[in-house]
Amino acid sequence: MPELFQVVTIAEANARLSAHISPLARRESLPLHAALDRVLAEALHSPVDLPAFPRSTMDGFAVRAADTYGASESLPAYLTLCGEVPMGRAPNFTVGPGQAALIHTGGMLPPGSDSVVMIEHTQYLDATTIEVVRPVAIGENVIPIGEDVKRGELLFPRGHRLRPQDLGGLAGVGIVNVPVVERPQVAILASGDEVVPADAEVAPGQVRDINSYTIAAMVRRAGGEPILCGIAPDDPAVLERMARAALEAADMLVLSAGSSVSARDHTVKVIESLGAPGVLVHGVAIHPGKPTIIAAAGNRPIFGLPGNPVSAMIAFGLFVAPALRRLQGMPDADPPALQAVLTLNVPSKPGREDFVPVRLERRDGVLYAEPVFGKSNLIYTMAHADGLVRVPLDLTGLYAGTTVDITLF
Ligand SMILES: Nc1nc2c(c(=O)[nH]1)N[C@H]1C(S)=C(S)[C@@H](COP(=O)(O)OP(=O)(O)OC[C@H]3O[C@@H](n4cnc5c(N)ncnc54)[C@H](O)[C@@H]3O)O[C@H]1N2
Ligand code: MOO
Repeated sequence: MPELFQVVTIAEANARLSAHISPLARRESLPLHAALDRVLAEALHSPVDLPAFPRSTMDGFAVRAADTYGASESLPAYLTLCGEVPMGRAPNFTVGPGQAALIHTGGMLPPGSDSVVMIEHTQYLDATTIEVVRPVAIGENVIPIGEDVKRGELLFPRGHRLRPQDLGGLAGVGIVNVPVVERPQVAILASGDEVVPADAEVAPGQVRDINSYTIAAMVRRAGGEPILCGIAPDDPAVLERMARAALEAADMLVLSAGSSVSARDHTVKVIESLGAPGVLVHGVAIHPGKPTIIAAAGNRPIFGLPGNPVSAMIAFGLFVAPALRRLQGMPDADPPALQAVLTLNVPSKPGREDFVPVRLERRDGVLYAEPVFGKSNLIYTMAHADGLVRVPLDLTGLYAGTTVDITLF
């Protein structure tokens, strides 16, 4: 039987493409509130020390630690009150030897003091004198200047994707507008005479367009901006015209279906016609997703994802998502994963990597992964799953009871 695809490994497929991808130069400045999940276009350094002043971490009294050494319940240290630290202002007094100042959590340590005694370890003897019943060390219950981050320190490198804690960290040092990479524009073109828009009535033999929705959503998750270009018929001239127009306005083109080997599969030829270097990969040693096409026209990546919705999603995660990272100047990284115990055997053929959707369930404190088997056309095998288990190239399967890595959706 003729081998219709020259399959390559996942790593080889990504390596062939990466030679043709460079980070996009377009950038924009965004206010913090609009910058979640966006990727920094340049490294950011702190313009200030955080905190900018020494702060108390407790409600209590600012003291000189040496005045409390040896203090105990039976032999307290007696200190004279010299003031109360106002919140949000610098205290206008100094703590001298034998003195203490009332301070609140977050208050600025007055000059002269070097530590804070918790209120629980003191009591008032009279209106101006306190007893301290436990010693404190220098710096105890205090956040010194710059402990969180120092002026000039690298906050985040270029290519870092901003998370909620990062936005808070930037707000903390007064950076309220950030330079980010513009979202890559990703044209999505579905194809197939039988594929109709999701809001259409389906005649016998027709199916609703699932892939435009899953692919657009995955593009968005990966930091791109989807441009939906509709559904092309199985007519090479029309497909080529639509693909050319789609690519013109985009940084990347993702085609759905027509990747296989039947007479109506025109995607490879159409992609070849879009420009050099053309098709770099047709066929990857994976299941599902084997007929995947990876190509480039100039520095714009082009993907021909298999029409089966599960195959398209899995190929997207393996090839399109990493390409979107590189276009945004992000470092390569594995998707988030965790370990779980397989509940059923997962068979596989050696010589290809298999990906099987799994549902996660915790029982008696143990996390189990239950395979959701089904053909690669069945979108609900993905909808009912939480992640994917991978069977490596050289194995004939995984046994129930094995602890495996699950890549999370
Ligand atoms: N003789 C062989 N036939 C097939 C092979 C093979 O190696 N030899 N590979 C199979 C595998 S694996 C896959 S995956 C598919 C890939 O096919 P295509 O990329 O050419 O896609 P189509 O044939 O057009 O569609 C496959 C399937 O998916 C449905 N589809 C297509 N687009 C959409 C959409 N936007 N939304 C929902 N569903 C869609 C389509 O109706 C088909 O049922 O080839 C196998 N065949
Ligand atoms: O490999 Mo296909 O991509 O089974 O669905």
